[in-house]
Amino acid sequence: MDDFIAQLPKAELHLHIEGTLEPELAFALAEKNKITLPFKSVDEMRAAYNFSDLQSFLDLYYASISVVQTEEDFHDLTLAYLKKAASQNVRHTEIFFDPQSHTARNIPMGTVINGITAALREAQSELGVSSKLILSFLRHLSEAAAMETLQQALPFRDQFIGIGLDSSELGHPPSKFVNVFEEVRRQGFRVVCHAGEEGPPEYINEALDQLHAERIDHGVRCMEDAALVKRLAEEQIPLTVCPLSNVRLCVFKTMSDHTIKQMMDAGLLVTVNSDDPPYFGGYVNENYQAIQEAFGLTREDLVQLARNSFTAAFLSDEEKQKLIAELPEF
Ligand code: HPA
Ligand SMILES: [Zn+2]
Repeated sequence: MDDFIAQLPKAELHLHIEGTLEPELAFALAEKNKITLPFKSVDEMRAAYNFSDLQSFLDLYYASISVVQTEEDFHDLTLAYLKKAASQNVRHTEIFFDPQSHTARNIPMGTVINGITAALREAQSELGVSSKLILSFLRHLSEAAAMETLQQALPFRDQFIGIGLDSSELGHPPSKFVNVFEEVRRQGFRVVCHAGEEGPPEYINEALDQLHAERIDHGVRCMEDAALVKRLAEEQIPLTVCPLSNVRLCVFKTMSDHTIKQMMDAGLLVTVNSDDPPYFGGYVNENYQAIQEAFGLTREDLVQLARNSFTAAFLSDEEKQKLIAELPEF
């Protein structure tokens, strides 16, 4: 089955570029930029990837990204992920970036966006991986800070297609950002939102009703609200689920406790993604493998998940159909 998963064409729709920093690259950049990491070695850094909840991960994620500083660093970080994605037969990827974690360190918006998009263009021409970029606001910061970030990003508006919301979910509901997302939509960007990872089903409803999110990132806690499940199924709202992330951040105790199979059986438009791969122990194929083993998924199930990943992408119907046509038939 691992070979079948490996050769399956797929899209990855929930991936934080800052969360793709492998310890080896972190140490190389730390040395180049003369920054001291709070770890003595790559092994010691990897051993620290032991989390009790979302916040315990975010603390390390924000601290580690301090080594990424120049446009070239952002390019190298992004290209390293895209090479890995290409090796796993990812044909299309939609990548989040967190500009506020960089502008807070006095790194200009242009350095971040130009570095990332240079790598995206390279991957399109040299690796055959297409991609879109999605700016994410940090929800633990204020709505005014999100609005300022949007203004700083507008000169680069041709380089990203959508806007999302990530970081500490509990206590920071989507409703906190109603005004800025109104402006986001007025400016013509696509809207996504992390909701129902640690937060309650109500946050998913808020993301849909108040922010007009077109996709929900994670969304696993929808299963606690039957009316919401019915709505998500009827409206075929895509959910970008990240199984290894959910287990490593203790949303579910073990993979067998994950509700992804129940979500699929409920007719939800579920996709499989890696979120922050080195931190959570696997890229997209390892996520497919983990749920295949836990739930005995069939080849047909796996093809359905890959098909969903193309259906849920921000691509034209024609582009989607072309990718879907590459899937094995049943
Ligand atoms: O899964 C996540 N949830 C919230 N914020 C994040 N920032 C990186 N990954 C995540
Ligand atoms: Zn995420």
